[in-house]
Amino acid sequence: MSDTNLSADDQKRIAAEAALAYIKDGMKVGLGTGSTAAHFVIALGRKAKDEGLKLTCVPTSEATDKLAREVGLTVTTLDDQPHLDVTVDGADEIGPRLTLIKGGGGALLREKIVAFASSQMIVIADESKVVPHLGNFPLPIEVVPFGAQATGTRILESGKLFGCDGAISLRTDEYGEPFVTDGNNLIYDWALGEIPDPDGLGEYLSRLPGVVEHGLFLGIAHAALIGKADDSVDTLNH
Ligand SMILES: O=C(CO)[C@H](O)[C@H](O)COP(=O)(O)O
Repeated sequence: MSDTNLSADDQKRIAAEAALAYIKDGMKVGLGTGSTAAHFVIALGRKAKDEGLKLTCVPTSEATDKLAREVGLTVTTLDDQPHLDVTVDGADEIGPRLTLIKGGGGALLREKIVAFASSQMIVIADESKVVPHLGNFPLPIEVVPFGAQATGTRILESGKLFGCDGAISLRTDEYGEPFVTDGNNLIYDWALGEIPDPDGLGEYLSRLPGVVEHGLFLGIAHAALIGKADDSVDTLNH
């Protein structure tokens, strides 16, 4: 038995480094958001430089855009490159069959658009993110500011249809002000505990006026690389 006991951050780092195996010269790469994705961006910048790779990258947030430029990656937009080879991103929860909750960092809208534009989405995470069912992490839901209270009420009502019960709270920033996304929207975090029917709930939320996007990523990820405390990386497939 290994006596290595990596911290969560080191687990994120080894998962991110393992994802470099998916990157080949000439690829168009979607870059996720969050601390795990940041490890990947840094490792990718190093690899591109060391190996002289020509990569074109599409970041999923202003923060990732800044980091990618700092490490010397070539950055563009999805309008310039509408089809990407692979996106590498973190997750807040990884449930059965690679179902995900994302959006803890507030970038779920761009993350979902970029993942959808990619032939493959590879999730990278520390082992705490793997869960038997989704919902313990509060589900982020991005809403337009207009009528946000009313949209919140509609969200709560939808929960009753899908066996979900829990409080929603408007996300705030470090100053106690409403958190504003890169798309100038707001985020509700919905504490559910368990989501018995993620597909049903996700489809319903997508149809609610005022909801821009929700953090359920279903049928989108192709593989997940999980960094573990014993310094190994597990690959999860469907
Ligand atoms: O969805 C996300 C940002 O919107 C992140 O991928 C998610 O919150 C995981 O973050 P971290 O890698 O910092 O644990």
